[in-house]
Formats: sequence, C-alpha cells, structure tokens
Amino acid sequence: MSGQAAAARAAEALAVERVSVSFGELKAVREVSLRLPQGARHALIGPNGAGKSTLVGAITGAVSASGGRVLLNGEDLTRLGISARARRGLARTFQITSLFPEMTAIDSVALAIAEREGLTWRFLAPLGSRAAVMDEAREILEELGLADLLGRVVGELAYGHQRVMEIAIALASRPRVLLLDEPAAGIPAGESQRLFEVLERLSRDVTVLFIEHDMHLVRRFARRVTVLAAGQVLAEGTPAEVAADAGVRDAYLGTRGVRH
Ligand SMILES: Nc1ncnc2c1ncn2[C@@H]1O[C@H](COP(=O)(O)OP(=O)(O)OP(=O)(O)O)[C@@H](O)[C@H]1O
Repeated sequence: MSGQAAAARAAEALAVERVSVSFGELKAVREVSLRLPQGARHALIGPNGAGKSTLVGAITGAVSASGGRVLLNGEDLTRLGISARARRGLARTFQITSLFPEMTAIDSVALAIAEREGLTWRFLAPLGSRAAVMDEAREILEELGLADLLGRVVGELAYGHQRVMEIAIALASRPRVLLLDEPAAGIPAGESQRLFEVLERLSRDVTVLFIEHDMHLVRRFARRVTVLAAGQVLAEGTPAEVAADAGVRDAYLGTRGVRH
C-alpha cells in the first residue's frame, strides 16, 4: 500500500471490507463493505431480516464472520475477540436494555468508567480515584441532558431516559466508534427526536453507525446511509439519494415501508 493510501485508510474511523456471515445454509451478510470517516453519522437501514444486527455483531466481534475484514483507524481487528475490539475503541448498545435497574444513574456510568480504567469498584474510595471517576460520570450525564437524574435509580427512569443511559455507559468506555442498534426503538416520537439531538451534539471524535427504521430520523440525523437487503448492500448515499432509489423502494414494498 502506498503511504498516501495508508494515510487515507487511517483517517477512516471504521472500514468494513467485504464482510460475510453465514448461519448454516443462510448467508445473512454477503460481502458487505462500509467506510465511515472520522466523525461520521452513518445510518444502516433495510427491511426486517436484512442482516443489519448481524453485520453490527460482526463488527464488534459478537458474531464470527466467514470472510472479510474490519478495520478501526486502519488497524485490522478481524482476528480479535469482543473485549479486545472494545479496548481498541468499539462500543455498542443493544435493542434490549442491558442496565442494572437498582443502581443510580451516576453509579452506573461511574462503574463503566472504573471498568475502563481497570479499577475495582470496591477499592475506588481508598485509592482516591473515586472523585475523579464521579466527576467524569457527572460530565457524561450532563452532556447527554441527564443532569437532573444523577441520583435516580435507573429502573425507575422513563424508558427514553434508560435508552440514553445505555449511550452514557457506552460513552464511558471512550469509544472511537459507537454502534447503536435502533437507539430510539420503543420511545415515543417526541422523545426519540431528543435522543438523536443528544447524539448530534456528541463530539466528532466519536464516529456513529446506527441502525434505524424511521426514515424521518435518518433524513434528519444521518449524513450517509447504507441500505441492506437480503444481506447485501442495495444502495449507499445521502438520505435523499437512497429514499429516491427505485431498488430501495422495491425492497421495502410489502414490508413495513420506508416511513417519511
Ligand atoms: N444467531 C442466529 N442464528 C441463525 N440465524 C440467525 C441468527 N441471527 C440472525 N439470524 C438470521 O439472519 C438474518 C438476518 O438477521 P438480522 O437480525 O441481522 O436482521 P436485521 O436486519 O437486523 O432485522 P431486524 O430489522 O428485524 O432487526 C435473518 O434471516 C435472521 O433470522
């Protein structure tokens, strides 16, 4: 590779190169490629069963790919497991909430920071690191608009706030790339808009790839979109380009449709 090509590749936060995933006979993902420059807000859309969650799993290492490569800032992660990829800067949230319901909002984020730093929660106070960890947890929650809820128990928060908490916990690992699987699923329309505004405000040091079905949110918050259908890339472009694409419209016919 030339020096120039290597530099261009390193500038890309995330590159997925011809990744495939099979479950037995089923080819769930077929030679999919994606390129996300630093700071991208990139949406992954497609009908049910298109392979979106499987592709995100292949990026994080939760699902093993049968072919292709995943690169983070030019570094090939393909042979690494989930934790090693997470340590390199990949974080994801799930469709189904994965919070500890009895913990307060601030303790939940502080615990994630402590994990990142390799600190054992029990020993934080004697080591004198607790104040720094709590300050950082407070900053993350404030940035996400949860300043009023720091001391509230997570299980009692509104569902929309719980979804934002998942993002707070993912951010506590200081990810370079944040992967969000339907972050607004189950949230009333007004609140989902707010959640995406929170994502919009995040530092451009964080590159975001999100799965989303609602085209209104995609149009508003994604700069580029990749459309998957039957495991393959059907289209890639700006939200307006993919919404106007005849193949994309066909793929959605008879399913839940491209919502506007
Ligand atoms: N662990 C698994 N074992 C076998 N088949 C699977 C597994 N996970 C997913 N699949 C299949 O792979 C295909 C792609 O599924 P995937 O969940 O990635 O689609 P999706 O685009 O995320 O769909 P949705 O929008 O409904 O979440 C589907 O046919 C699904 O049934």
